Formats: sequence, C-alpha cells, structure tokens
Amino acid sequence: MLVRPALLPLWPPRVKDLFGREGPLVLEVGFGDGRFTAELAKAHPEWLILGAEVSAASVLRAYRRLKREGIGNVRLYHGQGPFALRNLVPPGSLRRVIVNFPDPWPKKRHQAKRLLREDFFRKLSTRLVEGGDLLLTTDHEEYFRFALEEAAKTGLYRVEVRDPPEAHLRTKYALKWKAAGRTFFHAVFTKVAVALPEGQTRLADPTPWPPIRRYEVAHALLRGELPKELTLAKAPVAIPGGVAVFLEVARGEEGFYVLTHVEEEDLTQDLLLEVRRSAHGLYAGVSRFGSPLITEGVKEAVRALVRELGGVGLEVVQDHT
Ligand SMILES: C[S@@+](CC[C@H](N)C(=O)[O-])C[C@H]1O[C@@H](n2cnc3c(N)ncnc32)[C@H](O)[C@@H]1O
Repeated sequence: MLVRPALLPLWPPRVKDLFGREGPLVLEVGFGDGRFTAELAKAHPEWLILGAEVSAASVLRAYRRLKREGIGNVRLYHGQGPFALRNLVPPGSLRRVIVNFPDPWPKKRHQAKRLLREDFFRKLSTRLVEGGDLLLTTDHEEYFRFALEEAAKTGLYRVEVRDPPEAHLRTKYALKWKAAGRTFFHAVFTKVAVALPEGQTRLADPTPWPPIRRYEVAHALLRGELPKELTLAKAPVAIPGGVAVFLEVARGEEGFYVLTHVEEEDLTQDLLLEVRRSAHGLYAGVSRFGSPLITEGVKEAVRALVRELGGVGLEVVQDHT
C-alpha cells in the first residue's frame, strides 16, 4: 500500500503495476489522517487513489486506517504532492486531483510555499486527462482567491465556484473548522488545454515536465589515508534547481557519516554520505541507509564532498559521480 519510489524500476510506474489493475486514477494531496481517502475509496471502489502526504505521522495513521478497513484501491506516498504528480503519474492519465484544506501559508513572505500556484497548475495540466479536474476545498478565503487567480493566469482551466460536496466537509480539518463556525470555499478547476513549452504552438514533446532523472551510483574511490578528522564547509552548495548542505559529520567504525540535506525542484532529501575505508581504497559517496534517490542534486553533493577531500590531500582514482 505504501509507494517507495526508490524501489520502482520505472518512473512513472504503469498504473497497472502500481495498483494491480487499470482504472480511473485520482490523486489526493495532503490526505492528513486519511479518513476522507478511506471514504472516497469505499464510495468509488473502481477508482485508483494515490495519496501524497508530507507528514510521516499522518501517513502512518492513514496507513493503519486503510489496513484496518481492508481498503485495496489506495496507494500512499510519503512526500510532496508535486513529486508524486511528476514521477508517479503518467502524462495525461489523472482523472482528478483532490486538495482538502491545504496549508494556507498566510504570511506574504511564505506564499511561495503554497501548493496551488501558477507553476503547479501548468504542470498539473500535463498529467490530467482531457476534461480532468482539481477539486479544492478550504476555509481560507484569501488562499482560495489566490488559487483562482493563479489558475486564471495559465488560461488552461475552466473554473466553477460551487458549494463543497458533503463528503469534503467530513475531513478532520473540515470538522475542526465547522466546530469553529468557519465558512467553506470550493472550486472545480477543469482542464481545457495543456501547458506548452515556451515558444511552441503544439505539444511535440510526448512527456512534458519529464520525471526526475535517477542514477545508479554516486561515489568516488580515493587514494590516501582516512583523515583523523573531517570538517566540511557549512556553506550551501549550489546544485541544479536547489542547494545541498552538509549538516553534520559523525565518526563511525570505518570512517565518517555526513548528514546531508539536498533540496531540488519537487524533491527534498536528508541522506547520509560516507567517507570510509573499502577494499578498493577510500570510498566517498552515498550511503544506502534510507534508500535515497540518487538524483543530479545528490551527485552534485557527492562531487562537493570529493572536492573537499581533495583539499586534504586525497587523490581521486575512480570517479563515478
Ligand atoms: C491542513 S491539513 C489538511 C489535512 C486533510 N486534507 C484534512 O482536510 O483533514 C494539510 C495537510 O497537507 C499536508 N501537506 C502540506 N503540504 C503538502 C505537500 N506539498 N504535499 C503533500 N502534503 C502536503 C500537511 O502535512 C497536512 O497533513
């Protein structure tokens, strides 16, 4: 029931491989405790529902609920909605996206963190089927207006403002805000066109916004003695579309573990890099711990680590970064 992208041989996976059968595909972003997801799955047993949620505690809660209720047509992904949309959903395949009570990020300086921005609506158009839609329900009027404006900027959606369907008012947050006497807002954004890459008048690329590229390995072998201490620059390293930061270095039996934060477009990972003895020399590269996704950004972080090791006199003999 849990989707582990690192273990999938293909991005995006075929719908049949993910769910064991074909069917109308629906994505819910930010499913929280999963009570709405469970109700939706039971009300539409023919639907295939992929949920994305960044909170690990919520994923666990939803996972237990779905298991308890014997629900088989839901897959849960622990991570960002845009990541799921980009890498787990084939282009032109989504019937519906559901967003119930998205985090509103009310402060002006935090608005870039909002999910329903112009860029998201553009990308979404590449994954929705013709006539596919996004349903938004929220208690936050300012975010609601913001989402309407952002979608309108794209010219890719027909938007209808309606009363929220009853089922969308039974989520955990809906019940909380109902008890507080809040008003609810609901809109249906129906795709009428797909975003074209700049300068193009028709869609030539069969996979607009292609999935993130993954790699098998990211390591180097170096000649020299393992240093007694390893001190790495704390300054962020620029990587394509983001940054990497070495947060902490810990000493282990065979060498050092470097807790590394890598932020790329649609993907944020905290992973371990290792500098340790191996049968072929000193290994500097990604640790398998936590099955990280080896992306261009992760490779760039390894390159930065190798550069630092070069600075303390270690010489690269094999470079697989
Ligand atoms: C206010 S809660 C609403 C939860 C649930 N939909 C409900 O109505 O009870 C917002 C949820 O969205 C999740 N979330 C926020 N940003 C997200 C993102 N980019 N991708 C996936 N989940 C996200 C949060 O962890 C949180 O569980």
